[in-house]
Amino acid sequence: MIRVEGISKSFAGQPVLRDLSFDVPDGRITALLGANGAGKTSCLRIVCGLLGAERGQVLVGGLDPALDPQGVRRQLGVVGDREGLYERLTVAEYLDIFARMQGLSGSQLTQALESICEELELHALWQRRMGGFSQGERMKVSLARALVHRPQHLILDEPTRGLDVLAVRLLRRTLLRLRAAGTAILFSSHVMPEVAELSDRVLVMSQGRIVGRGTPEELLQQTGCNSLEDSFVALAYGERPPQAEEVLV
Ligand SMILES: Nc1ncnc2c1ncn2[C@@H]1O[C@H](COP(=O)(O)OP(=O)(O)OP(=O)(O)O)[C@@H](O)[C@H]1O
Repeated sequence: MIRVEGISKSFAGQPVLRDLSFDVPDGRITALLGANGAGKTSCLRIVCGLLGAERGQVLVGGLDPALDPQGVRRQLGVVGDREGLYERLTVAEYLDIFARMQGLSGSQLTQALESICEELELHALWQRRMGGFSQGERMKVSLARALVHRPQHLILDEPTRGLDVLAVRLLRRTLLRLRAAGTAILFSSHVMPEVAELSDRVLVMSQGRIVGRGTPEELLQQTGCNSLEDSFVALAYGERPPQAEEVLV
């Protein structure tokens, strides 16, 4: 489980995250839903230990990334907003390096590479250098890097950005399989249908605050809206949904 307790962060005196608290339970997919600039990436970077918070605490499987970054890295997979692929390496070379950095060696390493290649359908890419890879191919490799050490927690920052239908389907299948295996999954998005379809729980974020939380159905009930998009607008911007008598037919 990931626990975020009262984190705040400013850039150049401008508050970006204001007293955020939430849990990401094991075996559930939690979406961080927010408009551009709401603070999603900053929040995820703090959870991963890439950015420090001014106040509050993060615990990933009981470990604080600020105090035990190595311990957290072992049980966390991250698909970030920047891919960080090395264009001159083949997929096999690249994943081998990351798996070794996570402490895998010998038969464990071989097995981890074989299963990730299988699960993410990487056979055709395995011996290719990554320069010139399409967006979908790059996402597959990023996901493979995040998962090669079988982390208990997975964080994805806008994972479907720029992907075609098949790549989104592969990602969705992978997340559902990981959820069934008990992984705690947190992803950020501003794509409503994707959030409605994939997530067990939604955290609605606006201007650095959590302004709504619950299952997609609970958010509809709380706001009296018919769609997640209307619920999001109601929670984030205080706009009430149109009343029945106002809807033109
Ligand atoms: N390193 C930084 N220095 C200064 N300001 C920053 C920095 N990182 C983020 N910000 C600002 O913090 C605010 C929140 O940015 P963040 O990237 O966390 O939002 P987001 O919800 O992920 O947005 P998007 O959906 O557009 O990616 C923005 O106003 C952004 O300009």
